[in-house]
Amino acid sequence: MKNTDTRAAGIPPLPDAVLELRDAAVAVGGRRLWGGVNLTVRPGEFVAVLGPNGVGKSTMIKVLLGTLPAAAGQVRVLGARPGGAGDQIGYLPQRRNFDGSLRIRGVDIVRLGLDGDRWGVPLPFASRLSPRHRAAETRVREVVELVGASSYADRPIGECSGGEQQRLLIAQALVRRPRLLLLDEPLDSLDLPNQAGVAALIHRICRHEDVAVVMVAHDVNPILSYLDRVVYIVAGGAASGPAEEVITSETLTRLYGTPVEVLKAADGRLVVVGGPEAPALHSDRHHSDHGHAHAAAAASPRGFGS
Ligand SMILES: Nc1ncnc2c1ncn2[C@@H]1O[C@H](COP(=O)(O)OP(=O)(O)OP(=O)(O)O)[C@@H](O)[C@H]1O
Repeated sequence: MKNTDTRAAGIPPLPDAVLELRDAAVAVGGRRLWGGVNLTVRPGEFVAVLGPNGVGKSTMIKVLLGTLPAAAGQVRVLGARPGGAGDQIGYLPQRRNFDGSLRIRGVDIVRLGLDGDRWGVPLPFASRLSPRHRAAETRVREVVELVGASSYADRPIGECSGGEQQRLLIAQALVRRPRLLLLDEPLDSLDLPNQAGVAALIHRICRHEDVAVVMVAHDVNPILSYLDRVVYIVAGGAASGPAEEVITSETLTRLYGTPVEVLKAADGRLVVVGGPEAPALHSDRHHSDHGHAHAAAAASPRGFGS
């Protein structure tokens, strides 16, 4: 297992690290999904978790949230054990579509990120005038503006486009000023211009708000130019480090244990060529262009070149 991250296991904890994984492994239902993951993430860094369907990318998010214990190694999140820093973590789960008839406004969806735990109890009129409530309103408007959603945030969420909904959900995850943002395939189901827009937004949030972002992705290309580091998971193994060191023919061939070629298109996009892994674990949710012998099918069923 290659690990190009220079901050690997065996060195003392970093005081400013948002996230540290040292030789971490995970198992579900007694089956080991991956192991040997070493990763350090600092404030304002943007990290992608890549790999084929079913390999355990979302499961890594569960480990970071503390809902699933690591099977081996060490995991530290914001200096504590996973699950110990809940309020400082923003989480965007895999995409769920809002019903077109849903009348709740986008801005109310964002607001749920602040007080979702108290949702359903209407505030009395006096409370709505309280400084605390006004501060909350200000914060909601601020974060709506940050994600560029001001022009549609007052519309029913069901009437917003996929890209608009995704921006509002990112605002919801940001509204408590988290230090770490965990995003599970936020570009899923978006068209290419929206993928580019949301990727740029996430990068801006990283740098301007000093939030560390860990993002599960299938296609690295929309985010490639923004990434500080990637974790590339395959069945049983993983590599982490800068994208240009990990997404290479040499590293992926070693990880998959079979020849894989990484090509760079004229526009800088990466295409992974090779068919090392049967798509047995692919979920129905994803496109089914795997199973062909063409590029990227194994490394990413939708393809790094998609
Ligand atoms: N609670 C569970 N019990 C048993 N198996 C589970 C559980 N949760 C996930 N799995 C299995 O673990 C594997 C990894 O799932 P995970 O959702 O992390 O993969 P993924 O890489 O995010 O996949 P995708 O790209 O399709 O979203 C899958 O085979 C899944 O069926």
